[in-house]
Amino acid sequence: MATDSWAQAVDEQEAAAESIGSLQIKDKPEENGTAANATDSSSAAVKSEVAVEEKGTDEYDNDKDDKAAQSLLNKLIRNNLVNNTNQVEVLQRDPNSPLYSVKSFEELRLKPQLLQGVYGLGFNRPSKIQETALPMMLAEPPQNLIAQSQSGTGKTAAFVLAMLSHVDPNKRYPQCLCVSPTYELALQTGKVIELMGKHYPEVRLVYAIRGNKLQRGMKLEEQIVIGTPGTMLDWCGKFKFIDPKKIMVFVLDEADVMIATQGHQDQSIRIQRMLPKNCQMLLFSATFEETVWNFAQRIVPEPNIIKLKREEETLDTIKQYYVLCNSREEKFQALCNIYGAITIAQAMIFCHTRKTAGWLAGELSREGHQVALLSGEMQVEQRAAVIDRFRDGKEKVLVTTNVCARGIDVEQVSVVINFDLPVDKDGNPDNETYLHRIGRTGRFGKRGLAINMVDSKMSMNILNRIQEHFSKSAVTTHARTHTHNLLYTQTVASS
Ligand SMILES: Nc1ncnc2c1ncn2[C@@H]1O[C@H](COP(=O)(O)OP(=O)(O)OP(=O)(O)O)[C@@H](O)[C@H]1O
Repeated sequence: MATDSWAQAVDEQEAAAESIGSLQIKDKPEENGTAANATDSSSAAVKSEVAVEEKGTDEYDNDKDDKAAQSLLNKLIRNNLVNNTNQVEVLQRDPNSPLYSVKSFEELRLKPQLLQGVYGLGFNRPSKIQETALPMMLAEPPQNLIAQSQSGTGKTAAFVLAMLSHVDPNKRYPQCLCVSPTYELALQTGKVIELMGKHYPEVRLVYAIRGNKLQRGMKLEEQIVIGTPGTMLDWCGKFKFIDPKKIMVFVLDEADVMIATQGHQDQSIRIQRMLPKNCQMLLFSATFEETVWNFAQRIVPEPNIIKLKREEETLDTIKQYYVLCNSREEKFQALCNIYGAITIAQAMIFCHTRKTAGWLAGELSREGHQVALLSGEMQVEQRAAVIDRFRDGKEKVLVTTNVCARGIDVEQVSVVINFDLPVDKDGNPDNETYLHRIGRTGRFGKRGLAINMVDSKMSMNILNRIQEHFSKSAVTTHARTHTHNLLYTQTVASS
């Protein structure tokens, strides 16, 4: 986009922009359906997670490291499969055995009650990962599996279906264990088991989570146990509520989140050691970093491996500009000048600290703009409600910190504004976060626009270094930018 046409678009939009009367900052969103659905116990737990967050940080949002919260947010707001065009890569333990993949749930010869459950959830056909993973998981003899694909591609539904298919409802003892990294994630997965098994009431589920106290000496009769590693280990070892030797399927969900918590790895490995040799081991993860891989290999002997590669994030379709200003106030003024243009579609504005995000949202709203605010001091459910409203187009502009930079899919965003450029704790450019922020726009080949606000020599320097990084790394990472017209200067503040 040439400077002139962009500036013209700004002018036109400014002129056309209606003055918006109802101004709200959504720091205390009303509970919508999603949030209201959460159980009391889960909201209590969410609160405790927030308390930990507050201890760790005052101003800065460290949430990009909080994988469990991110994963939970995604689960709370997502009601669809993530659109995916990628190929499934399969590494088979026995390369000579034929590789099955199914295009329908009927082909899996599921029990009628389960098929009813699957269709009841609105699943018409298996997702990409399910096409390959389900036949492997349901094969006889059972095969071990490590599966990796991005969040929202149907992993949970796949292993839930496998567990429900494998249990013998006539046997009244635990046969499947599923370990989740946190209390809240265990509840979410449990909900999927309950929904999918709705027409199969003979199969019962119990939650091995803190607060669920059982009488000493009792033996569980439920066939499926879902829980967190610590409680699960206690129930198998110390309290013997579960006889681990009778377990046929062991699922480790969200392995990448799991290993982010110290101690969870050890607990999981200790549970795994109590299980019979022929127990089927299934491990799922959204990423496949080295640490996850090392963990996976310790837990899952002789695995089949399925990977669904994420589309390489590229900045090819995104126009990037910068706006020169002298102060924060000038940046704000510049933002107001272009506000009409950015609200043609939906925009996300990134700030470095919660304080700036709060200030900016307040100022924008005082100027008559309707914006939503999302930052890390909010409870997970509140954040989910804000994102939900934004995704539904109820708000056009979302002011946020890094809490939103990763992991959360809001497809329709076409403008990203870096009110503050992303830097790490030492003040160096955070290239990865830049890529993730900008990557929100221009998805699926759609054109996007990114505007970087520069207010000092220091921030200009940061921007130059980011530009340098992406120009250089283009050769090796394919995270390319338009080097020829990257970062066009447009001084809007003084106009
Ligand atoms: N075959 C299917 N057809 C339609 N929708 C599906 C199908 N499988 C799963 N879904 C839905 O897609 C969404 C994502 O699925 P699921 O939670 O299983 O993904 P996931 O890969 O486990 O994600 P995460 O890594 O966040 O746990 C859910 O809302 C789920 O109900």
